[in-house]
Amino acid sequence: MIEVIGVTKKYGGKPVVDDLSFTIRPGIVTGFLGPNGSGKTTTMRMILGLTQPDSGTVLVDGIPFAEHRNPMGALGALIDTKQGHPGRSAFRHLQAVAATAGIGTSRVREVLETVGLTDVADRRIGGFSLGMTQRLGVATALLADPSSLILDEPINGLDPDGILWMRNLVRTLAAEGRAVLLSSHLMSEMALTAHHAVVIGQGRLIADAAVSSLIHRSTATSQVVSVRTPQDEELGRLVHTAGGRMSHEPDGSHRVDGLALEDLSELIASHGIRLHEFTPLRASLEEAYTELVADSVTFRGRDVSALHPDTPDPARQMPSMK
Ligand SMILES: Nc1ncnc2c1ncn2[C@@H]1O[C@H](COP(=O)(O)OP(=O)(O)OP(=O)(O)O)[C@@H](O)[C@H]1O
Repeated sequence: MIEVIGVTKKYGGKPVVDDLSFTIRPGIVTGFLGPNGSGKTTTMRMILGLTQPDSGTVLVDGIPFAEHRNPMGALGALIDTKQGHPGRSAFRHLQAVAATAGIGTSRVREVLETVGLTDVADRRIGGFSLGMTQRLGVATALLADPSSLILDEPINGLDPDGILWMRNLVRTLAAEGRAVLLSSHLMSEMALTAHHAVVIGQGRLIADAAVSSLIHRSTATSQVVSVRTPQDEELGRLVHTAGGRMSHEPDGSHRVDGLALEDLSELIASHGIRLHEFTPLRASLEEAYTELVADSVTFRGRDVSALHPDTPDPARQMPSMK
């Protein structure tokens, strides 16, 4: 488990991470989302003790990372793709890192197998593609079988097969009980990979919630429903009178927006409209994310605690979809 507690980091007097708190829990993949320059890498570096916070604390399994007797067993990280001497083979590189932690050669072979680099283990890492380098970085992070993992943009440079592989790997690693923090710009991928999301903007926490709940809240405010009915003209009139809009879609369905889900279903039931389909359209995480970070300057003035877990009715205080 990783606990980030009230952490602030300033550069040139300007906070790039600002009183940030969140917890990475074991057993799930937590996505770390935020626009460029929002402070994700700086936060990850503070978790690893590579950057010192100006205030606040980071605990890895209850103590600062630097105080762990076996730091590689507590936390594995992929944060900088440049690693090792370019003239060394992948095997030799991993063996050198393993030796610093008293880890044997059999584990080196194991992690090479896990990341799919066994066949190229004797090749110079200087000739590796970005995707192979990412796999090597993951292998290095896994050497000591750590209880927590942080991976900064791990799917950068991976082809579609590699992305699928990485998704399955991180979910398996979490299912085995590890706390996994994963940053990525690809929201569609994050929606498939992460169970939970921590969203930051300008170094401050914007949301800390289950991915499904972020998407659901966004849908709840967007109120877009796909319907199919043989009584489309009648429904169109009713929707219009109630203040909503109904548009015809090329596939023969109709899209209704501008009415609350409950109001639309009451309207349909009370007028006996026959339905062949009624599908509230799920917003994607991409949409929910875009909405959340649309103007993180604006968020700085809002009561963002409304978006944190354990708050009674967060949906009410969500910003509305455009
Ligand atoms: N060592 C440093 N000295 C000065 N400013 C820095 C330093 N490291 C980071 N910054 C600044 O802090 C801000 C946050 O950067 P950071 O790399 O943490 O963001 P990020 O969310 O990881 O961005 P990206 O997604 O683009 O990698 C940026 O404005 C960056 O320029």
